[in-house]
Amino acid sequence: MARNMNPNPNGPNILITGTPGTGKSTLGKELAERASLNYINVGELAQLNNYFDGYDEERQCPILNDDQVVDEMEDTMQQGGNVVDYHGSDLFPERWFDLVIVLRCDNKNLYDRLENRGYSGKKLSDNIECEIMQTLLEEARESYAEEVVVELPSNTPDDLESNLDRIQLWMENWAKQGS
Ligand SMILES: Nc1ncnc2c1ncn2[C@@H]1O[C@H](COP(=O)(O)OP(=O)(O)O)[C@@H](O)[C@H]1O
Repeated sequence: MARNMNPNPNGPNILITGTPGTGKSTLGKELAERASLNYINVGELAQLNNYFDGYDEERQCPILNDDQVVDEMEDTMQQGGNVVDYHGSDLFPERWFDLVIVLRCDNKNLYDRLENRGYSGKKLSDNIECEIMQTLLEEARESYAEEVVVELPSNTPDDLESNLDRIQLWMENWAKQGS
């Protein structure tokens, strides 16, 4: 069933989520360029505006102030045509997104990518465990309607290309809704 009978003329809002290192920024930036969408990296937006409430020593990362982030993004999201990149999905209003992509990556690939990024010890093993336990997939499934959430592999450059093709095909179909 069509979720949105009047597609936004500026395009859909697409969330790209997944464990850090799965390839969200790589896919998100490329998709935004090819499909002429606006790319929003939520981590960078929070850093730029200092939308944090202290530091989580255990996870070794700053604690995001969800309300400040959501308030900042609201107007832009209402315009449509955004690709949002974040390793979480339950902080956003469900109504924002027409499609939620959850990227998945094999352990070995993810381990190498995160090690290259300088992760080690607990931070590295926590992220690998997050992927094994499919934490971000579960979070997306709990936060959005079943038909909106799509899990895609992100291990190779071929995966990247086929993901881009699939999403662009989905966009063409989405644009025909209500016509
Ligand atoms: N489909 C893919 N195939 C091979 N390498 C990839 C793929 N997607 C991303 N990468 C690589 O994995 C690393 C992490 O990607 P990145 O987009 O920064 O992940 P995230 O935004 O999820 O943290 C980068 O070095 C990137 O080049």
